[in-house]
Amino acid sequence: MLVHRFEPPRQKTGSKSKTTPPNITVVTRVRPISSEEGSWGLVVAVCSRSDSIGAVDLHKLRRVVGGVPPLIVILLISIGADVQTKIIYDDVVHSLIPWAWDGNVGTLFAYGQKGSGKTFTVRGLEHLVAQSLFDGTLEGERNLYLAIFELAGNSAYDLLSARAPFPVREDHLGTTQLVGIQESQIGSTPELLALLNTANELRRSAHTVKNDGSLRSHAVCRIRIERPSQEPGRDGILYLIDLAGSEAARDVFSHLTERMKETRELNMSLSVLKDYIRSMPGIDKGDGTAPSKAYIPFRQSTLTKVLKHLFDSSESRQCRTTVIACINPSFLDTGASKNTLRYAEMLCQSQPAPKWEVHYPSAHTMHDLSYRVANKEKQVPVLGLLRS
Ligand SMILES: Nc1ncnc2c1ncn2[C@@H]1O[C@H](COP(=O)(O)OP(=O)(O)OP(=O)(O)O)[C@@H](O)[C@H]1O
Repeated sequence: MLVHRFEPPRQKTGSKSKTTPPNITVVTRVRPISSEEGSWGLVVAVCSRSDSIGAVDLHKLRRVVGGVPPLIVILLISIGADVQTKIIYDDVVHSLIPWAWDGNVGTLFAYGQKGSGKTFTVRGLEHLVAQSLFDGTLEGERNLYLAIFELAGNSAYDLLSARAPFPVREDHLGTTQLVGIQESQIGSTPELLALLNTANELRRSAHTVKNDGSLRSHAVCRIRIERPSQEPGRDGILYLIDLAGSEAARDVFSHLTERMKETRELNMSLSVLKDYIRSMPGIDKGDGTAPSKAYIPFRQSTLTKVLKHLFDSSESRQCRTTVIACINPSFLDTGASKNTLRYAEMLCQSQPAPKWEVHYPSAHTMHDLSYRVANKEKQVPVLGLLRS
């Protein structure tokens, strides 16, 4: 009812017209709460509406002066929860494969707070990509090469070469080069999956020593698709990226200097990526005006150096990007979930109207509606929450 009553704000007069939208598709995915989390008393605070395309309720606890029970602030946003990885793949990832096969750059990245399901999603998608690449439906002769690496802070490690560190540099043409990285030629789905498994095991074992088991590095799987009939340098590239979870310093389990430095570098790389995306043509700053051409220090972070092609107007190959914003539905994570949705909101201002239920719809719905509901001071007691 609230969705239907809501009128999106009018475009501000005098706002600059947008330039060509970038080729970005954004979807959000709310993971289910696990039975273990349920047994700890963590209740679901973010859930999608089965009767509404792309709408989700985000319940936020607020303490009110005077002993009034906590409020639920309801935000209406996008999303479909419990969507199977295969459905996400068919709708927004599969198209990247013929795109890269034809000599373009396809990039998928999963973004979200720690524990929101990024690795789960990317691993599932990697399996489906591995099957599609060798199912015989793609035409033409191609040679496929796989590189898997990890970006932790400002260091890069080759996961196909026993986690050997390697430098990320720019050549004289401004192209990012992964110096000395190992590329393995792949000829079948099992071969590709075996290499992915080895790399993921290596990544996980390198991080288990670091207390809470969260992966604090960005994992990049790069599949280079060489077309023997074409001149060198015209290869298609497919990137599958599992970004590290964003985290606030107060949430960091250990406050050792090394650990805090790691968190700072991680947040910095995510923030530079965000600034970078914001500066792209077609991305709205949120007030209806086109972005100013601000200088973005992409060299400050290895992540943005590696992803430079996405934002570089001199890049001759066309780029298409799919972003999956992952959400942990627990009520303890609503603040982080809201940030993730805002990030998705910023990105999807450039995409056409939602096509299906996991797409993120109107950019303004979340803020305005939450504001209205909050202003009405609608109080909805949450049974059971205080006990937990
Ligand atoms: N769609 C899903 N369905 C079922 N379980 C899921 C789903 N998404 C995530 N999970 C489970 O939730 C937990 C956290 O997921 P995952 O490790 O992928 O999160 P993450 O965002 O990569 O975390 P981090 O950034 O801390 O490494 C895992 O136990 C995973 O199996």
